[in-house]
Amino acid sequence: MWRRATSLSSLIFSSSRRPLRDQQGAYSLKAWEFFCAEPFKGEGCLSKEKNLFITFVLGGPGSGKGTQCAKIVENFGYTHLSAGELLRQEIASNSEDGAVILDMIKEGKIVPSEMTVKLLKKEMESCDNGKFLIDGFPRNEENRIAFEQIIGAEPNSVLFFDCPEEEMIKRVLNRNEGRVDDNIDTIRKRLKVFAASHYPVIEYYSKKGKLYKIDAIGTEDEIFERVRPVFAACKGAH
Ligand SMILES: Nc1ncnc2c1ncn2[C@@H]1O[C@H](COP(=O)(O)OP(=O)(O)OP(=O)(O)O)[C@@H](O)[C@H]1O
Ligand SMILES: Nc1ccn([C@@H]2O[C@H](COP(=O)(O)O)[C@@H](O)[C@H]2O)c(=O)n1
Ligand SMILES: [Mg+2]
Repeated sequence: MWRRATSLSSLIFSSSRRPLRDQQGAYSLKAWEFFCAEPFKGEGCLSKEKNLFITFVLGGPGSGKGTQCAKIVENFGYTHLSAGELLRQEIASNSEDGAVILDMIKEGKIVPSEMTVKLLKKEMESCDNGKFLIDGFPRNEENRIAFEQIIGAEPNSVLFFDCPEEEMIKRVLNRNEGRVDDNIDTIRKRLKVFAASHYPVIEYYSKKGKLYKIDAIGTEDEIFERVRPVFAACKGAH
């Protein structure tokens, strides 16, 4: 089941911003319960130590994940963790893992999950905020399962920025941030990897009713107005 972000805009809030039970249809109540569900708390896991509220932010290369995450942080007080950015920082640290990661990023390949989740875990543990936007992760089923096992938590919601390939290519080629993977050869490889690996992840969260598919075509502000209702629904609950 794909959730459409815009359908949440019909939620009616009381002064405490809780949806009014008697004015809501079953759908809205379900949305509220889902957003505000207690985080998963397994033995010895990060979520046992602090209340976590996690949103995974997915989409192809250049679909606008980082751009929209910055707006969500500004408006809703999340901590943004970009898996790609953490991997690039690891490269810059000249660690042993960094050398392996660089080779994989140049080829547009997915780094072994253990390395990526280790970096995410370190950031999550050192952060006072429990509200995380995890951008560019999970890229495949291996990433997803490793996160569940190592962090001991599931996302509360998942955003998927749906963008046509030609638009993603155009955006990445115009990005101009000096990334080693922002060239046409690597972009084509990244798009192939994305096409081959993202679907099972999307499908998994869709079946769990956690997926919000966002049309990623339009201006940055137009897209954010599609994202806003997803987060506005639970503002004040944390
Ligand atoms: N709606 C938009 N319209 C046009 N350009 C955009 C839009 N959103 C973002 N951009 C630009 O497109 C480029 C890619 O955006 P962004 O870095 O947010 O994508 P991303 O999904 O994080 O990509 P990656 O997976 O490669 O990190 C950036 O230069 C950004 O400024
Ligand atoms: N879960 C992930 C995320 C990223 N990578 C590698 O980093 C590259 C850049 O990622 P962006 O999200 O910043 O586009 C990506 O192409 C992968 O090589 C990864 O392995 N696993
Ligand atoms: Mg990005």
